[in-house]
Amino acid sequence: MRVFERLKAAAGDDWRSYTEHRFVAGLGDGTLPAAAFRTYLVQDYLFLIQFARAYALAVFKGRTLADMRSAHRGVSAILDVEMDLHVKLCAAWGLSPEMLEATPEARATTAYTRFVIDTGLRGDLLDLHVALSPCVIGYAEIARRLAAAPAGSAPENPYREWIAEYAGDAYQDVAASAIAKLDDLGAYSLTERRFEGLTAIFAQACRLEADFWQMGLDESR
Ligand SMILES: Cc1ncc(CN)c(N)n1
Repeated sequence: MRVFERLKAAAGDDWRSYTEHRFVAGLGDGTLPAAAFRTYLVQDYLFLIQFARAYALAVFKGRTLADMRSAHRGVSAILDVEMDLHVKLCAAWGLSPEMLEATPEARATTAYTRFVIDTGLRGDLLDLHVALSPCVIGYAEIARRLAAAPAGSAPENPYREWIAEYAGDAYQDVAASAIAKLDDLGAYSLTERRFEGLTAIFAQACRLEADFWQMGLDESR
């Protein structure tokens, strides 16, 4: 079984609480309150800045040039592609870059991003890629599922662009590379004894993703 599938199976309920969160259901059927989505968009901009720093650690921790180059592509996918699309989406929702940058981080944003950075600083490249993976791969899986349902691409769904962005080929390719990277690193340094510790990292990142959705709902009330 692929390393990512093993981690998902081991994290069980934490994976489901993240990928099947009420916020996600609201994106899928278009019933998510607009204020919750705006809160989420602003915090996600701040999240992506910190997440790029976390990904950049993978360049530093690379064992080989191939590791460093693939991590560099990951950083570029965030800074040059995902953030660009994000700023365009924010503009369509009336959120300017000035407003995004002037907003302080919510606790959920700080907690999640600093957990990933700390995991990368303390551990090795496999620890770091495991901590990054619920974010990178989880959104690809969520968006694929939402896009496959008629409500996910219905013209009246205000979140169809968000869904299409993450269900699109460019993001799906980024997620496929992240899955392959886990297999590559796993073949080199994953032992049965180590798997428990990696599952703890993965499950904590899933819980922090669920908290991030919840922050969108709670802080927009
Ligand atoms: C919180 C969060 N998690 C994941 C992603 C997808 N890279 C994101 N943009 N924001």
